[in-house]
Amino acid sequence: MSQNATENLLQVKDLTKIFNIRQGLSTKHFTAVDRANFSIHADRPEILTIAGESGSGKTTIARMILGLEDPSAGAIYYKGRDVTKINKKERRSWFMREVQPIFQDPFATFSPLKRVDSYLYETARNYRMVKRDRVDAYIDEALHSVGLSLQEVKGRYPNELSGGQVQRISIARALLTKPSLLVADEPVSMLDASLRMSIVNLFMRLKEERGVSVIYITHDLATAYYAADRIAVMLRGWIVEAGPVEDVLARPLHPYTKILKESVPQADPDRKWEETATLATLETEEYLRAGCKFASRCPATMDVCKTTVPDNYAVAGRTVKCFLYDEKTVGAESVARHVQGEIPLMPAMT
Ligand SMILES: Nc1ncnc2c1ncn2[C@@H]1O[C@H](COP(=O)(O)OP(=O)(O)OP(=O)(O)O)[C@@H](O)[C@H]1O
Repeated sequence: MSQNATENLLQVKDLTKIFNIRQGLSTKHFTAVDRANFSIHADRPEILTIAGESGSGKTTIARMILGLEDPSAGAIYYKGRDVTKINKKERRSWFMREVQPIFQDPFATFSPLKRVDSYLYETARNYRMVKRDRVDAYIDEALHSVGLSLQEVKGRYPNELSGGQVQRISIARALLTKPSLLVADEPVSMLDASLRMSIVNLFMRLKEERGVSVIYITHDLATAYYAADRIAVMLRGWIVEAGPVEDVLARPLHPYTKILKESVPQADPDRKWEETATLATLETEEYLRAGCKFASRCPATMDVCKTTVPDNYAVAGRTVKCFLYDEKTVGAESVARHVQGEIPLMPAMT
């Protein structure tokens, strides 16, 4: 999923986060994100989904991109510059304009005691986006692009608006700085199913009409399939499968992606993966496991998986971190048959 740094809007290179967790007198090192690699091309705005069950490292990646968490290793290039190394002033005056966050809980973004429009005026003023006499029109334009208007919003407090409206206002506020990238961490998970599509449709429109790329972190595979161009599936800090969303979700190759897909009933997009019996709750144990982190849950485990970490193998237009796609381990014929789906990984599911 990576290209040359100068061609990229964003390139995440071997990005790693190790948390040190004190336990009594000793300290455990816990790798929440392990050498993540992906990029977004500068000339092709896109929606890139990062998916995976709870605790797989999605939020930690988002926080590192936004500068809210320092990486332990690796680099984040934005427009060719490693933004893990820029100073605070540049971060505020340049990077924070260009890359805007959208958070999960729209009501946590705004104080219940402040009128929501005051946030919009504050952002427009702080970033000096337009002259004073143009501010109202500028804010109104941003609100129009999310299906609202200043007239509807002015003077209102968050509790006078619906969750969907408040999330739209937080997106309008992000648009005020004219960003090229939105990092949206579970932006629809607190909204009613009926409102989710309106937010993902909005992301698609922003991509088409304004050329804004979106990193869309979600549990909701249905909206990811509908809206995203590419997907990176995470498991315990690893990206285990990454590629075009219609390839990866229509015909997943990694056993973990298969289980994720099968565990979300099509008719009920509200149901989350972690509610299914097939997914482990032994989060920390899996993080610290030698070999493949999915080995204990995988229906296709081989001996090598228990001792050795698989590489990322390029097959069928994507990368898959699984020995089933390593010719040296299983042979070229077996790889080809797995890619073709001739060898069912999980007979009951295929
Ligand atoms: N500050 C921290 N200190 C220690 N461990 C942390 C810290 N932040 C996150 N973690 C751990 O890192 C792992 C990845 O967490 P993260 O929030 O990135 O996952 P996630 O995929 O976003 O999960 P969710 O979907 O539930 O938000 C988890 O095991 C979490 O407990």
